[in-house]
Amino acid sequence: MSNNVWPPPPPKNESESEKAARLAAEKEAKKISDEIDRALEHERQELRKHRPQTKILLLGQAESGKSTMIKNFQLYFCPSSFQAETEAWRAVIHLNLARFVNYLLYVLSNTNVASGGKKGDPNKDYRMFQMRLSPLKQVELILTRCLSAESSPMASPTDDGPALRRETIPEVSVRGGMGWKAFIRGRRRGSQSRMMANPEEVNDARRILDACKEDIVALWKSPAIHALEKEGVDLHHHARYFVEHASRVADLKYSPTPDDILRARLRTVGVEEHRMVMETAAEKGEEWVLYDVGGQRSQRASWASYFEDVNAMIFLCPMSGFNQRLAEDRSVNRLYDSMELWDTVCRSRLLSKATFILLLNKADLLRAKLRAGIRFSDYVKNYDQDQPNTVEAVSAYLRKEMMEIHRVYSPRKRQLHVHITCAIDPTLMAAVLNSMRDVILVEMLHQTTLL
Ligand SMILES: Nc1nc2c(ncn2[C@@H]2O[C@H](COP(=O)(O)OP(=O)(O)OP(=O)(O)O)[C@@H](O)[C@H]2O)c(=O)[nH]1
Ligand SMILES: [Mg+2]
Repeated sequence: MSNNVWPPPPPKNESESEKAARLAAEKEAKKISDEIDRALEHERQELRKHRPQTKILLLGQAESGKSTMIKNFQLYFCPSSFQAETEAWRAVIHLNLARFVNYLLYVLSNTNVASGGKKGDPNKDYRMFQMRLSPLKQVELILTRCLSAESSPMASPTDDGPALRRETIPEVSVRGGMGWKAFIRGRRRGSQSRMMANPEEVNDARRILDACKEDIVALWKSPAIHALEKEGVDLHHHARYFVEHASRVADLKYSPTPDDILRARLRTVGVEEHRMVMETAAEKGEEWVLYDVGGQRSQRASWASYFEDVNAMIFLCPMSGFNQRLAEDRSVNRLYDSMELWDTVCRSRLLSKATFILLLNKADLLRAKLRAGIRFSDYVKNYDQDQPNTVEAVSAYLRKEMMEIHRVYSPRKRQLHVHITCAIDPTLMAAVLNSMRDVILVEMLHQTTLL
């Protein structure tokens, strides 16, 4: 038998008085052990109180995956608060879905595809989709108004609604501040805001979607959609995933999975402060503050005021952007924009003491593009034609380039930690998050010791 078992087994032939003495000794030992545990816990709490709050800033161009990283962080370190927000994300997902379908209908009505070449004479199936899916415009209006309740001009319920006249797939955005989550959960009822929608309307939107789900599936499978793609209309959009899963997502009983939530797109406007109380890891109970910024060019001027005092800066560079242009300036390549931004961030004196973490993100989309035969070297002139057109080679190239920029332009010597990521894959992200957490804590410890 092991000697490590506590309490040890009673000796053989123990008398009653020996037993009583042994039990008393064990009781006393347990009391002392509990006291030591309590003292250690008290010491830990005191240390926590005096440790500076952990502040992390996420930077990168629009659609680089910053908000998705915040969701990953919450899912991994604060799972119950992630779970509590499921309902709010359902509304975002439903809006992503309704907008994308409305966009498909708009594109179909403006091309010859649906009518087999005869413009103005849509075929019967297409007319049926237009008619049967027309309630989705109402869904879009309700959910837009609801999610943008606080401030966005997008919320205004115009006659035509935002779905009707559009040349590109529309974005859903919410101004900084997390009020929309509370609103969707119904906590803000009774507020005076005139934009606030009746929560019953959100249920109406769900019922409409449920009634439309079979038609959405049929539309997506219809020859007209295939024809659109053949004609070169780019339907690769984040919301595509929700249309592909429409029978599940539009169902009245639908509850989003973590994978769905990571795919939901809500453009950040301004700066959002996320206060996360750690539920796992040794920092349980500690509050970490994460700042998520809007990545569009017009938003970047407001970033600098958040640079001071951050412990870590996480920069996201979406590698798949090498053959794309910025939505806000079609003359600029997305990868070049990311590199320029990285250069600026590296040079910043205010961030000179922060831990730098670089995430080369969207590795899955990069892989899909390279496998489809799109050549990285056709878009990036410094990438030699003879180099392999693979994720491994391309990411190694980007890593080297960005590490060099960091080395040359940092105001003072600083460590840089680089990861190749796919932010919609929570299993892969778990290892990255753990490593990021370790690095941030170690660097914080260094700084506290040096001070
Ligand atoms: N396939 C794929 N999609 C991703 C990845 N990372 C993020 N996305 C998706 O890309 C979209 C944009 O991501 P966001 O996190 O909203 O981007 P952002 O950087 O916060 O963008 P802004 O708020 O506009 O600055 C979302 O729909 C994500 O689900 C990835 O690694 N792979
Ligand atoms: Mg964002």
